[in-house]
Amino acid sequence: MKEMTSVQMDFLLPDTRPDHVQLDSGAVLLPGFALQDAKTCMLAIDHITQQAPFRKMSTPRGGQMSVAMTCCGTFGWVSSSHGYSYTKVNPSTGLPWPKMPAIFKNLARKAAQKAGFAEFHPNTCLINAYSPGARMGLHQDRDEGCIDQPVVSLSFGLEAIFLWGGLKRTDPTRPILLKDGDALVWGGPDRLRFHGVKPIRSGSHIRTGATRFNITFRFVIP
Ligand SMILES: O=C(O)CCC(=O)C(=O)O
Ligand SMILES: [Fe+2]
Repeated sequence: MKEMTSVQMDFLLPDTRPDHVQLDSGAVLLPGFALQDAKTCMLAIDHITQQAPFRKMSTPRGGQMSVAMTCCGTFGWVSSSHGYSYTKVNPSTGLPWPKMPAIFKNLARKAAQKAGFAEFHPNTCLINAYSPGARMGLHQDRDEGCIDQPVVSLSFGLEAIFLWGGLKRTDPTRPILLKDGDALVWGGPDRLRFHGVKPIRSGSHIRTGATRFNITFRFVIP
């Protein structure tokens, strides 16, 4: 039987969400924040992946991630059977990570500013590509060596249910719908909250097809 895939046509509808949603004292959702720059960001991803192709990395527990990843910026985040780390060189190519494009840096800094974080100097950017079914388990972003600066995340293409948890793994989670062009910023008292992404539902997006892209910016201690 032919599989049913929904075509996400909600770009035809007006987005009635407010443009600033405070989730917690240090966590803000900015619906549609990067929508106008979506096309430029997709071109930037194409350019980066020509130098640093997407790949599904191994996990320390012996599995394989369902999300395909690559990085740009001074540092890139790497997972392997040895653990998680930030590196200056991409182990898959032996080359430094591609430069962070100006459009990424500008969007990240503007989103942080809008969320109340005046000082944000990202030196690493993780690019996640989710196909339908791909997910990310609950985790904290804590490999950066400092938590003074926030995390800024931009979402494009297929929508996701993001799970926003607490400071303990067992704390309850809140589902947050992340759509094309949305920005999510968390820092300060919320910097170490657990979060994850539910399996992406199948669908086709006008700009990205059957893919959700997420671009996440952080500052890593050199
Ligand atoms: O894809 C997302 O929205 C979240 C990604 C994430 O949590 C991460 O890369 O650490
Ligand atoms: Fe994360």
